[in-house]
Amino acid sequence: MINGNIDGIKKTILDTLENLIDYRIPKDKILDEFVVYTLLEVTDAINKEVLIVIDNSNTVVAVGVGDHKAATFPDISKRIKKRGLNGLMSFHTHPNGNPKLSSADMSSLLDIKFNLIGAIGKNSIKEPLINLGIINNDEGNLVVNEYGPFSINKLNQFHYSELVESVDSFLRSKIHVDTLEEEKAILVGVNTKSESILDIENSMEELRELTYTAGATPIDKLVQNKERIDNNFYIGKGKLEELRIMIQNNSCNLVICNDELTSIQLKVMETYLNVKIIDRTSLILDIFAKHAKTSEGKLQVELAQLKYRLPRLLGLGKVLSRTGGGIGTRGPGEKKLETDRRTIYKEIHILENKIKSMKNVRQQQKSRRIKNHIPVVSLVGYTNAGKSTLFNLLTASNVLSENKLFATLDATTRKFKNLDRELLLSDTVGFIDKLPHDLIKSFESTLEGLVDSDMLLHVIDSSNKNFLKQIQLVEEVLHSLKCSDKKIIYVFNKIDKMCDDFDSQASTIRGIKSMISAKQEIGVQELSKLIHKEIFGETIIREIKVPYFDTKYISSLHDLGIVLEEKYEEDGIIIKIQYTSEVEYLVQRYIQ
Ligand SMILES: Nc1nc2c(ncn2[C@@H]2O[C@H](COP(=O)(O)OP(=O)(O)OP(=O)(O)O)[C@@H](O)[C@H]2O)c(=O)[nH]1
Ligand SMILES: [Mg+2]
Repeated sequence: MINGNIDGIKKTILDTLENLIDYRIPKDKILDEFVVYTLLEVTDAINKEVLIVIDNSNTVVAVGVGDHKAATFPDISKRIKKRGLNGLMSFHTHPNGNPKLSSADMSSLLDIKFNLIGAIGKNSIKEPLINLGIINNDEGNLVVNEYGPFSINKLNQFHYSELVESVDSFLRSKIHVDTLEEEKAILVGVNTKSESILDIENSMEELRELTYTAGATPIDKLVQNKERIDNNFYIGKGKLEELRIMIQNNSCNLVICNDELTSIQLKVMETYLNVKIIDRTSLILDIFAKHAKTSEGKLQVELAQLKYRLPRLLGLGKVLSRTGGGIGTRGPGEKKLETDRRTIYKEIHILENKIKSMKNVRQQQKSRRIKNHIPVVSLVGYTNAGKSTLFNLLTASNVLSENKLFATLDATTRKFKNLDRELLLSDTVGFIDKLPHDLIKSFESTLEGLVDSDMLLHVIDSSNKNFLKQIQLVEEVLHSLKCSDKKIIYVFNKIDKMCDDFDSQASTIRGIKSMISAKQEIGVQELSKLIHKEIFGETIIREIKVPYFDTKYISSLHDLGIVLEEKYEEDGIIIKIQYTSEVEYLVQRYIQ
């Protein structure tokens, strides 16, 4: 795939570029003639910058048209490391022929942390000339040193590895990395005493967790008590001034608001504070963008992001586009987020169609499953409750489980044996307070699996003192997904570190309960039995006597897998069977 805007470029040219992907440059060279001349030839033809990215095995891993912005490089952004250089080299052409690095080149080198960056131009007799940029540690400050211009031969004799290694080890020392890329945030909330489930203190605490999960550092917080959220100033004009001073005193570059903001609120705050403003929704979307793994999950997040952006294009202002990175700018797969209204409408339409066709595929899988009669059990619960940990334990698989919010975004379903009976277990996205409505809608197609579940395991984090409120919220979401009448087991997880007051709080929950620690593997056997009992009914053990002539019946008991013992007597076989009420009608025949 060629990155960037390729509209209007002839197919033959695109093919030439495409050809470069996976091309391996000889080990002892930085660049070879084939690559350089191909890039120059294409540049001449289209009069635009053309660029390639080369990995540490000297293979061309990406090709693009246009500038270097990380966001246009789906495959590259994944490789950007939190520390150190990313092990990649990038070269691009300058259509004007001058190989001198531009300030944009230098800033993308610093942003993306390539091992080195090179600009390819030409001299007066059309021979290639190449300049290199390498990050240098100048007494703690990162600067770009420029080398060249080189001919291809001279370039390949240039010893750069020591320069690169020295800056790489410097970058790995944490303090400097932090000052380079840290997003320092002030968290802002309004205490409206409204019907929100979590009180303001817990809600702000959750916002702090979300901020960490998104990769920024919460520095301080500011809460305004107010009857209603201010339509223009969110926290009110006076408080905004207080916030401005707080930002200055702490050298922060980000404000994260605890509610979803309107376009006007975003714009007013940004204009007034001149830092990036992120609201709770876009923070969650950002985390979702980072965590979506399956193609359907990615499409759903992208759709939700576009729907979020559409009414806010005015508000998502200068600072966001100026910063060109960090929270609020990431798309799933690091696709550049659109800013043009018409394109967004088009994209939304395309995405909705794609998701619909995936839904059809799932529908077919579902009907196959129904034919096979395998019961489906789904894990639901607040984010971080331990659903994936339990999923892994029950199915002995390895789904990402992390002490981060929204580690799981895509519903994962696995077949597993629960006490000798096959079941399908689904792990799902965690819920959270003020989960944006559009987001639930976007995830409906993944979550609609819940409606088809035979039973839900509502996993609860017993170590969280707010677990009752979390239960309440999960039940509200289940209700909105039309799942509240499902059979539910309340699985109180993390009993190895249950919060104070757990017993009295948990006793207020009515229903089938199970106490476990998925991490310490406590109570899991009992849970398996409970699942079995709730799905298949109580297990009954009986002895029946079947006459010898009814061999067909005997073999059908074996087929059901319920025979424990057989004793042969004169007038028949005494068979000890273990069965659940769902097959009662089949074993009725010889029960006295
Ligand atoms: N102490 C303790 N920690 C647990 C237990 N079960 C899970 N955890 C931890 O809780 C954190 C969250 O676990 P996950 O399984 O990722 O939670 P989840 O519900 O899947 O979270 P999302 O996918 O984000 O919704 C991880 O750090 C787990 O190790 C437990 O029984 N006891
Ligand atoms: Mg999970």
